[in-house]
Amino acid sequence: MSNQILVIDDDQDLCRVLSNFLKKSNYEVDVAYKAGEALEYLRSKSYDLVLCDYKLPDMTGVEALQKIKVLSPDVAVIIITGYSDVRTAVETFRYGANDYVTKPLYPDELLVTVKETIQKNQERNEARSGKPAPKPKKEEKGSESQPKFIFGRSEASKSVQQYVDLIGPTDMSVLIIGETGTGKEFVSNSIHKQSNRSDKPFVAIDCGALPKELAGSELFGHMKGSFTGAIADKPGSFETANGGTVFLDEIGNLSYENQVKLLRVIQERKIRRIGGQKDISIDVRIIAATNENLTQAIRDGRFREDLYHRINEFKIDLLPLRERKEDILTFAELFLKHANQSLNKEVKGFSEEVIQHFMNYQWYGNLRELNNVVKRAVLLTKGEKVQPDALPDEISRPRAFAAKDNAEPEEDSHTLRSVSGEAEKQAIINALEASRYNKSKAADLLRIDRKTLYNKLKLYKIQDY
Ligand SMILES: Nc1ncnc2c1ncn2[C@@H]1O[C@H](COP(=O)(O)OP(=O)(O)OP(=O)(O)O)[C@@H](O)[C@H]1O
Repeated sequence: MSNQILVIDDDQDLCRVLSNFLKKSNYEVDVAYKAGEALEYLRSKSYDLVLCDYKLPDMTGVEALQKIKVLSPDVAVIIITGYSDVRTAVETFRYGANDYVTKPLYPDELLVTVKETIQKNQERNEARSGKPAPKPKKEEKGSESQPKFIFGRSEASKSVQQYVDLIGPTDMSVLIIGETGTGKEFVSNSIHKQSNRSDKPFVAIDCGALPKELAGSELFGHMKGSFTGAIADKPGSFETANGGTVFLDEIGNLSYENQVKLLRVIQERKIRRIGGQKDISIDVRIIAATNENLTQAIRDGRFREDLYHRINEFKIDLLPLRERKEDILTFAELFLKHANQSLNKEVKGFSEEVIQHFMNYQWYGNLRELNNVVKRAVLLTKGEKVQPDALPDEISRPRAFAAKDNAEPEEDSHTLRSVSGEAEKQAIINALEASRYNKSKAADLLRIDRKTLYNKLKLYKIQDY
């Protein structure tokens, strides 16, 4: 059966083009122009993927994402965003977005992202529901295929690799701290592979995407009839992962109640399903990740200190890419090879100028952003090397954007200047009406001289009665 996709965007032309294109590629597609409308679809039908614009008329991207995840916790979500919003759109990864694509959309690139996202999400969901992971394909000798993940070559990355080798074989709980897209899941998975649990499940749970109402059941399971919708007994992720590793991404988002239950799993190695009568023994290793400051969360009373110490037997800090610049080119080259493979291209490398731009850019979305930028650049490159014109302006013309950031905001209906202008215009009209269009009196009322009033009448195109 073909995969089901829901497109949410208020740009009707874009929706039509996207829908036609995805249908031609054998997907089944529904379209919603508002988040509210999309939620109606999600209530009645299940989807494999939601393609969601970051700026919707009736909700912010994060709000829409949270609501989507309540109705459909297992669905994959790709955010559609303009490049200028990438810096804020990366926030959505804390709430369970899987990837993003930037406007203007390119069909080939979109198709690769859609395919990869659906596949990766299916694998994750299957691991959570207890299906054995597919055996990795053996790489043929002499094949061009590239490793999917690597450690970088910066000193910081080498230390991370050493830590992984060192603590991998132990049973220690590990806390991984890093910004979005720094590779926390990859590191967590590497630790699991180094352990003697490697032939047992690795179950990744995105606590940021878990709706509060469902988190307990997802993690600890439930018994039939224990709440509306519990139509059958269901094991939680901890039971499914028994013997293996549970990766709790964005652990800071776990509710207080579930923090208490998690503490019990760690201390007593037992869980009880929601509505269940008996304890079930559990043996899992816990690896947690966060991109927020948990010590602050403890101070604010949002995170339990005892739990923090339990999950933090060993801490790994993943630096943002901008603080380990030696890694940028290594990863860019890896992503270039992946992009060549998936887009059927033969781009050989990057021009010197492009490398300079990569080095100077801030990469707030870290490796995820670098991967996406390289993929787009490979698609747009006709020659052997990627040139600056294949990069987003924000990266290739950083000065123009820095200048724009510092400049006065443009006049549109939302700027402060235009709002105060509107208020001034209205005050003048009121004064003119109050003085029965006697300009001297109106100027007196406004406490300005006649000449200024005439200038303002011209400026605001107020009719001269
Ligand atoms: N070591 C790596 N090698 C190659 N690609 C990587 C590596 N780490 C991360 N990536 C790329 O970055 C993307 C995000 O990685 P990952 O999900 O591990 O990061 P994360 O820190 O867990 O992100 P988030 O906080 O958003 O969940 C991956 O899909 C991959 O494209």
